[in-house]
Amino acid sequence: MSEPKKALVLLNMGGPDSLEAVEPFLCNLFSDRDLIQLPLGALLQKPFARLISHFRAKSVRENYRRIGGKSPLLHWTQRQAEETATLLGGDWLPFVAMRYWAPRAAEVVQAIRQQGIDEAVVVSLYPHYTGATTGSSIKDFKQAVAAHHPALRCRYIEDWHDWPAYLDALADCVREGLAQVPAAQRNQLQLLFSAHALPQKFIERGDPYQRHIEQTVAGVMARLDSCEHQIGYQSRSGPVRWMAPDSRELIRAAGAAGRPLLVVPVAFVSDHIETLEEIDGEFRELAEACGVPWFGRVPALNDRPSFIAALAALVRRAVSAAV
Ligand SMILES: C=CC1=C(C)c2cc3[nH]c(cc4nc(cc5[nH]c(cc1n2)c(C)c5CCC(=O)O)C(CCC(=O)O)=C4C)c(C)c3C=C
Ligand SMILES: [Fe+2]
Ligand SMILES: [Fe+2]
Repeated sequence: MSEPKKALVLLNMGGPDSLEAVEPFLCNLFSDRDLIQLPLGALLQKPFARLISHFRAKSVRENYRRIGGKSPLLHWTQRQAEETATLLGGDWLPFVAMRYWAPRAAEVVQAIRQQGIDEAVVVSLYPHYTGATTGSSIKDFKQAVAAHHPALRCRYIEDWHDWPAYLDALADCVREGLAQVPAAQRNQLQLLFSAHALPQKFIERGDPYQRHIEQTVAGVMARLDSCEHQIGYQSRSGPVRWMAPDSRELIRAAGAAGRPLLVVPVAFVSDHIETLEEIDGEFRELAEACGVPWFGRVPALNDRPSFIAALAALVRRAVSAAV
């Protein structure tokens, strides 16, 4: 007799699937008080979110226009889900639930119920824990389960920043990037691990995000031949104190020192606007303008086989730990 079907659910942020979707996507994002607490309290969060997204949409649309008019996040997350489910075997069905754009958790949980599935492993695709990303996504998914399929038994995987197979896959990406560095630049090279910034108050309240990033970087560096490296934080987006150092400051410093730079996106497991537009576009332009002699970026994990194997092993471990 075959095993009952199980759902593999990957959680991610989501991104606009057209230029028209940018403003409503931003509005969903700014409405989330786990990500950002707009002034004037919970009651006015939504109207304030509408206002901010309206004004921010113009510049954000330009960024998405430069990477082809939409976010590639759904494409990569779906591939990750499908390929991981294939590795896990025939009784697993892949699902993707996004926090701020389609497919949203409510419709995904309803689809799981309609397939007659009552067991799921739910993986946050943010390896480094903060309430702003993983915390918010899991809360959203749990609410959808309570509303639409309360009998669904879920196991949640919410922190895997030091999972050895993930570190192996990320080290593979860095090796691939290192192979692109011209020989003449190699001994002066600096690796810049660039993670998404958080407002400093998330760290002060105890979110382990920064410690997780530092542990991931240490794990990757332990797998590589020695090379000078730094950690910077990118994508600040509002008038609060953000984690430091800012990746842009480190690029300027590399320019001043005449050092070539290879950027490693960390905290993102797929290409999205911050790899394709911010690093490949804005950071490269900044590096050229401030005299960095060579600038490159390491590929994102996307559907790299070693990363898919790492995800599958993570799910298997969760299932066997629960038996
Ligand atoms: C580890 C990943 C991420 C963290 C941490 C994170 C925190 C964070 N983000 C904002 C504000 C914005 N994020 C936006 C887009 C966006 N952010 C992430 C990842 C993390 N965010 C992703 C994957 C995406 C989607 C990218 C895509 O390709 O579509 C945006 C919208 C884009 C923009 O305006 O530049 C905003 C705004 C805050 C405030 C925050 C920490 C509290
Ligand atoms: Fe973000
Ligand atoms: Fe961002």
